[in-house]
Amino acid sequence: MASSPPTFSSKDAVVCRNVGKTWSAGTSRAHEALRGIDLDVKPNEFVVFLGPSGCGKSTLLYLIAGLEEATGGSIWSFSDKVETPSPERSLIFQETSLFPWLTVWENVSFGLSIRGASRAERRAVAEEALQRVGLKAAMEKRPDELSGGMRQRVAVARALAMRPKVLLMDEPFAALDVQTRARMQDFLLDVWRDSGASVLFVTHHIDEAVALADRVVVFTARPGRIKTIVPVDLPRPRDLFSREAEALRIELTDLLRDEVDRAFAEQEGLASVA
Ligand SMILES: Nc1ncnc2c1ncn2[C@@H]1O[C@H](COP(=O)(O)OP(=O)(O)OP(=O)(O)O)[C@@H](O)[C@H]1O
Repeated sequence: MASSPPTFSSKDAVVCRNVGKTWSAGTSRAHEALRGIDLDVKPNEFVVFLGPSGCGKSTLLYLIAGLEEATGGSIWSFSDKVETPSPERSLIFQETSLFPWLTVWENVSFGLSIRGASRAERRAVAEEALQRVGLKAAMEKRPDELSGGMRQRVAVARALAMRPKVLLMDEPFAALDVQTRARMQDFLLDVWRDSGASVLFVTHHIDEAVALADRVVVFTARPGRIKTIVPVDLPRPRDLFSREAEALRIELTDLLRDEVDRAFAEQEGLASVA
């Protein structure tokens, strides 16, 4: 679908207008996860979602991916209304699910086989994607021969093989140790620059937001609303020990503190009712 409302540029990678999501599961009470989300993401922008646990960050990614349907408002991507998943919007999770019986390159090119590409085409695309994540030498290996960090790089290569315009990343490095996570952040910044894609990245870690973001979207406690959007004016490559980086960490910590307290209070209330 190519129609676009006049309120935003058709070049915007993602546009959310008054987006809400209320979960209703069976007979249990309706559960409002997100309310009134307005967000515009530019092509090749790196946007980080930061907020307390349960504020709807993952939910918003799934809505933008087209895996779940918003119950209010609408979402657009490059002037297409988001209604279903699209290879233009790839989602990467915390725990990579690679097929253990396929080689690395077969995993990377799996989405292309669904599109009907030949084996030779798939192999060529996988080789290029693996080259970009520095894992060409591991093409013929099986996933269980790789470390956790390498498996996440394969997941990124698999996403890149579909040539997405938007990469949606849900705490992709949360399961990795601190040193590997720092390496993966540098790696992701290189891939992001080369690919031209926009990245929407969910994290709990303020340090990760400071390292990666062009803008940080700070969410309120549930129902998640956008509390504020903080532009990050630090030059790249970033000196994460600079006074400016430290000032940003303090600003983000202050913004989050009340929301984390509210989220805790709510979770304690729910626990005492249960
Ligand atoms: N499939 C679902 N069905 C019902 N409720 C859901 C579903 N997925 C999420 N929720 C609820 O929606 C709210 C937001 O969840 P979500 O996972 O999006 O938050 P989050 O900010 O990503 O949390 P975290 O940081 O802990 O991962 C939570 O209260 C959660 O229980």
